[in-house]
Amino acid sequence: MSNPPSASPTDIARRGEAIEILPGVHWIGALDPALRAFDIILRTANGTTYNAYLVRGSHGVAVIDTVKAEFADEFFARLESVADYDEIEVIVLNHLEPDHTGALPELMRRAPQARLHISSRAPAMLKALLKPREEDPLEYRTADTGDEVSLGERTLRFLHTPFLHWPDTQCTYLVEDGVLFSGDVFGCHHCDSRMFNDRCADFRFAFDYYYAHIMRPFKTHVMDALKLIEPLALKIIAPTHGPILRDRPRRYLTRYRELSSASFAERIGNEDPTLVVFYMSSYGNTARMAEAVCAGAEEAGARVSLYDLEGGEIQPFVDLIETADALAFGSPTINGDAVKPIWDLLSSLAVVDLKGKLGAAFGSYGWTGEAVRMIEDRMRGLKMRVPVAGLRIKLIPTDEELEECREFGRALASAIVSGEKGRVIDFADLG
Ligand SMILES: Cc1cc2nc3c(=O)[nH]c(=O)nc-3n(C[C@H](O)[C@H](O)[C@H](O)COP(=O)(O)O)c2cc1C
Repeated sequence: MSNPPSASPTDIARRGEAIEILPGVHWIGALDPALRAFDIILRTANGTTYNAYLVRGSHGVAVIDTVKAEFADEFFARLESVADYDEIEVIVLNHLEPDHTGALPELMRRAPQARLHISSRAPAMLKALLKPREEDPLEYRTADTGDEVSLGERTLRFLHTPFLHWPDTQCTYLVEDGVLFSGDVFGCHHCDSRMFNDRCADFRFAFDYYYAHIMRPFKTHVMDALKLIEPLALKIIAPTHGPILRDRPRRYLTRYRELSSASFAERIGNEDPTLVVFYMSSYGNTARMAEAVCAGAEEAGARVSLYDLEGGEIQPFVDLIETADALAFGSPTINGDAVKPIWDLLSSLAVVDLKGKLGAAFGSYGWTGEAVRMIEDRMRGLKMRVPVAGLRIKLIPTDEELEECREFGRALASAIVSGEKGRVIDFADLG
């Protein structure tokens, strides 16, 4: 069934009908224009979409992804406008996040003959999601890069693109039509019922914002995925959130490459080991320690940057951290704790890949001195390595104690130079 030629996508989306992308390929997702915070952490000024797709071939119909549970009625209405349930042979889940699998149990009930196709990393997660009874085990097929499913004259080919942004992520390529169903990759939270990138409002900021919060921690995996995607003949990228990218889709690959490639250090051609030291200090004691730490690290060959957190915004420091080899945080102990700007910075690092970074903590204290240990614990919690034991100095540092600080800096720099970098847990272990 195709839509009447006179109806614009806006009308169609509002009316709750499927939108034709190509003959036999439809958007059957849902619009969520009222949403203002996605997954608690992401803000969106104009909601989001949950994009699901239907592909018709001569040997059956494939449904690619579903929608958040609350939007199941909308999804099923759109699906029913272009296909019957008994035609569905294939259900592809590009990743198993609830906003794309909410309608899955009901879809499986309505189309019991359909075979699930998930990535090779997804089975454990699928079981955790659907909690099948022992007497009624789940049936599914797993896919790796290059595996295909034929729908007759149309072929779905899978690309293994783990960690973008869930461990089980894959993309699905409709070979003959050059359509990439990319899951959350190249997606954004932008609800626009005009649906196609050449018709929608300008959503570039939403695209970059989504990347910064969702894909940025996985830059290495983004680059691996781009190596698989870039050689494809691409006419349309159909992500699971936001506009369908049919006008010059390669621009979005280029943007991902720009955002994921060369670190700042690489761009300026700096190959020295880099240490960034952040501190706060009320009476200048931790500040004196910080300067001595930097002097020692420099002597040992590190390129050092020193910043007083009292004088800066968090975001540029987050960017700086991403390209540093080692970080040191200096905080006095105030009321049994490290000071708030240090915590603010440390709590902003979830968007950064901290793989391979070293961490160290130091600070002046009066009587209990908890701050240093607390910062070290936090860094270990972020999977950083802490190769040099934290340094605490009671009140005003003496000359001998400042020499200790220099030695601390030298030890930290030597740890970078000797390559004592490395993460305790690799993301791959979590899959
Ligand atoms: C309001 C206040 C609370 C403090 N609380 C603690 C504390 O809980 N434990 C501790 O060891 N020192 C505490 N101190 C002492 C400071 O850590 C100490 O003066 C330190 O040398 C300050 O270093 P700075 O000059 O780098 O800020 C406190 C100091 C102030 C002013």
